[in-house]
Amino acid sequence: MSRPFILGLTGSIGMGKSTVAAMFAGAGVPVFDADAEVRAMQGAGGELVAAIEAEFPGSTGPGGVLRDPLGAAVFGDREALARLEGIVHPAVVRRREAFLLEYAGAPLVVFDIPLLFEKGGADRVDAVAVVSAPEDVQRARVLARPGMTEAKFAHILSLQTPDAEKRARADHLIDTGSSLEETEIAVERLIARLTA
Ligand SMILES: CC(C)(COP(=O)(O)OP(=O)(O)OC[C@H]1O[C@@H](n2cnc3c(N)ncnc32)[C@H](O)[C@@H]1O)[C@@H](O)C(=O)NCCC(=O)NCCS
Ligand SMILES: Nc1ncnc2c1ncn2[C@@H]1O[C@H](COP(=O)(O)OP(=O)(O)OP(=O)(O)O)[C@@H](O)[C@H]1O
Repeated sequence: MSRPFILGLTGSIGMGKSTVAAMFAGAGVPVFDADAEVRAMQGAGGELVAAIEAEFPGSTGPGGVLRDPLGAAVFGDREALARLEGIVHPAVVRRREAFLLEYAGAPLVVFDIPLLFEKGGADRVDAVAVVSAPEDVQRARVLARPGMTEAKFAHILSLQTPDAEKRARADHLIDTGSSLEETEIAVERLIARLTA
């Protein structure tokens, strides 16, 4: 049976990956959103809440995982982050397999995976598109977010494969440094190429 072409979509913090993923979805391409899956599984009644509470006591409440305290506990402690990933990542893989079964007949699907290079997922997709923008644009976007600090930004960057390396390893580059309209046109062109 034929299967969809799997495009992995990734990019560092603030590069515009979520915005670009929404453009693919708007064009009718099924998008697997790894972050959204994680949030759902960590939210109220989510399947990962009990395991996370057991590993990080006090890190959950009635609404599920308390993201800020858990983030504070793991961003800055690689060993703790690895323990959290050990709980979260296998569940994401299961969800992704289910998604592929659901959209088995589509010509193209997108895996929106922030940590595609970091966690070795690049081998499980047919091509990788990297969303990127100049460093100053990235910095301005990220620091404009509520609760973000220079120190937190620097630390998250240190956990992520550098943008230059991502771009070097990309099969396709999607630039978000200029207007949304230009990015949208680039996305449409890429869809046309991949489904031709
Ligand atoms: C610790 C948690 C609860 C903090 O949530 P919070 O809403 O505060 O932050 P958010 O998830 O938006 O992440 C902020 C930034 O850190 C990056 N980031 C998140 N997890 C990781 C990680 N394991 N390694 C490197 N960078 C990471 C994200 O890509 C993003 O750029 C959450 O990040 C989490 O559960 N992370 C571990 C699971 C994971 O690896 N998720 C990534 C998608 S599969
Ligand atoms: N050409 C463009 N393409 C994409 N986003 C743009 C563009 N111009 C401006 N933006 C803005 O930049 C921001 C990018 O945020 P977005 O949440 O998409 O980034 P992200 O890479 O998914 O971040 P994170 O990894 O932190 O979740 C949005 O507010 C978006 O409107």
